[in-house]
Amino acid sequence: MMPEDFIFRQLFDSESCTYTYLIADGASGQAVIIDPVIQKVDRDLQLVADLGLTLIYAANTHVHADHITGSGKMKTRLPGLKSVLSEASGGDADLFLNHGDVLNVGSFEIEVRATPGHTNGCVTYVVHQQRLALTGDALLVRGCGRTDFQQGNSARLYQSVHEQIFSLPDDFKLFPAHDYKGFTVTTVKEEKTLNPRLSKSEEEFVAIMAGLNLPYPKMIDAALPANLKCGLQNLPEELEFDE
Ligand SMILES: N[C@@H](CCC(=O)N[C@@H](CSS)C(=O)NCC(=O)O)C(=O)O
Repeated sequence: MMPEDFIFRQLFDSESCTYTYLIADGASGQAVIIDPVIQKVDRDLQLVADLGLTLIYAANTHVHADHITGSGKMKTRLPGLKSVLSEASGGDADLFLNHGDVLNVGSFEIEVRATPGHTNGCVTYVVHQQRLALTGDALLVRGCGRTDFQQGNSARLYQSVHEQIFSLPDDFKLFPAHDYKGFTVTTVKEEKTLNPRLSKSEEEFVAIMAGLNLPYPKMIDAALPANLKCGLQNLPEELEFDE
């Protein structure tokens, strides 16, 4: 694949501070959307249409607790679109992923790396050909996902990040699923050295995470049941849509 065939867009939902990624092979037109947000489906599908792409997968990095996925709503708009989630997530999907699996999108490959700890089912998507990875909530720029619910486990998160993300080459770009400070991207080298949590020892990391005391996400009670059903069922009334 020629570099100019690679299409990459980082999209933002300012309500939940979520990044959605559109990745496509311009030559074949095949595309995948990662971590779509239900309120942004119109925007995202308009972009897909504007770029003349065919969306084949709507994938999530994990079952989110702070927003409802757009995967289900997209599926009702695009027959043939497959929802994708890790098997360990325990949620519904058309295609289940496990560590080491590869998603083919046109002529490029997305490697699936299990990075549990924020949740049991978290995965990181690695595009070696483009020297980048989408880290979901496992690794945020200068931060990481919280570990105080959804089977969160700080030691497991530390090991996931060190073994599966920090083992990538230093120059690989890392794109998170959220940002609360205005960052968009980082690199393996930056986070290995500058991440205030993950650059520490495992013991120090576990202590830092135990002391975070973050308030629960405001959408958690609505988001979890809906996301376990791919954003197709258990929706709050204001987000229901025609199938
Ligand atoms: N205030 C937000 C939720 C913020 C939050 O808890 N974010 C999560 C990822 S979404 S479950 C997280 O892991 N944050 C880590 C951190 O250090 O902030 C809301 O109400 O939606």
